[in-house]
Amino acid sequence: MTDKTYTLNNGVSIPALGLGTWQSAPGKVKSAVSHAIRSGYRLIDGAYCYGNEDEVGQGIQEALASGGVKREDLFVVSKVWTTYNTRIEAGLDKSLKDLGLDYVDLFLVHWPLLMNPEGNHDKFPTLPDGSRDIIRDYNHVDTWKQMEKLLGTGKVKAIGVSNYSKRYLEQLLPHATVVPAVNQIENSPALPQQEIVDLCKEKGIHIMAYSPLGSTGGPLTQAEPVVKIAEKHSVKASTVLLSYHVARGSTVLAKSVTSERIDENKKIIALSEEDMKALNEYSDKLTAEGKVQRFVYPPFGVDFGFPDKS
Ligand SMILES: NC(=O)C1=CN([C@@H]2O[C@H](COP(=O)(O)OP(=O)(O)OC[C@H]3O[C@@H](n4cnc5c(N)ncnc54)[C@H](OP(=O)(O)O)[C@@H]3O)[C@@H](O)[C@H]2O)C=CC1
Ligand SMILES: O=C[C@H](O)[C@@H](O)[C@@H](O)[C@H](O)C(=O)O
Repeated sequence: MTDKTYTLNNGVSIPALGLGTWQSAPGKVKSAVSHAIRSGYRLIDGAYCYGNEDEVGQGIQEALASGGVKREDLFVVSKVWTTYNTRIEAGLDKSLKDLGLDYVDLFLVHWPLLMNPEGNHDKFPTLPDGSRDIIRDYNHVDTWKQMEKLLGTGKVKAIGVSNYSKRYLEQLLPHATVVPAVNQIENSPALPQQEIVDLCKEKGIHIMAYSPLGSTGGPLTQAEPVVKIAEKHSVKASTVLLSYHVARGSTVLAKSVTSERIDENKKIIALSEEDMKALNEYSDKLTAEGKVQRFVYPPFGVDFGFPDKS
């Protein structure tokens, strides 16, 4: 099922499934990326912040060298890190250099805030009290205006955002000349984020779902309603969690450095209306009880406008 694609609002085609590379350790990520591409994945999701784009690039080159796949068959994603949000093209150039590529298919604003570009660390500058060094009077719309300029450089095929809540999108869209092609957000039956998904659908912004398995260790594979549906179809719980996004019309990113899991995660099944009803009821119950599970919320100390965190 790795050949399913969607069309973005600028006509560019995006695969339904991608390999994630956050926390994919050096020494492991090259072979994970190479294995994934050789076994049929076409989308690789990376970021400057992950500190492994050089190895991701090596994995891509290894797979291309093995034949059968060309660069234009791939969909490579990178993201500008928050210390570069006033220096977007410089941030992109760093990623391209590490990846060994002359363009990425999609470039995203990783988080809508600015960390001090002149602070005490390239990626994670801190204040004397140890907290993140954030420039608090910066407007994220200015970052988007720089992103828009990239489209004329030939270094990106599409631009988008990540970690944008409904509130932040509503601040951005009135000023956007180019509507973001994508909003990459944490998404799962345990964190449905329906208000963002609905707004993005209305505005033609494609959702890329991250942490579909619950991030590190894949804890959502233990969730009872998910396990039940998996048993019914004689598939793994991970298959149900990944298939949920394709049923919602989203792209889903699954991270693994384990060959067997990379292969297993290619399996996407068509969930029935009844299955989706059960998963939606699970989401609604967690929402009503204030028990939605957000696994990724870095300690920026900024209110991003997500209802479960503000
Ligand atoms: N824009 C953003 O801010 C963010 C983007 N992302 C992107 O989304 C990707 C996916 O999200 P991520 O947070 O990594 O988490 P995932 O939900 O993809 O879970 C990854 C974890 O699940 C394990 N795993 C993988 N496959 C299976 C399986 N079939 N059964 C059981 N366990 C499994 C992995 O282990 P192992 O590797 O050891 O096999 C790893 O520990 C990221 O890698 C990144 O590319 C993620 C977070 C934030
Ligand atoms: O993409 C994955 C996540 O957003 C990750 O980039 C952040 O959580 C980062 O490690 C941080 O600590 O701010």
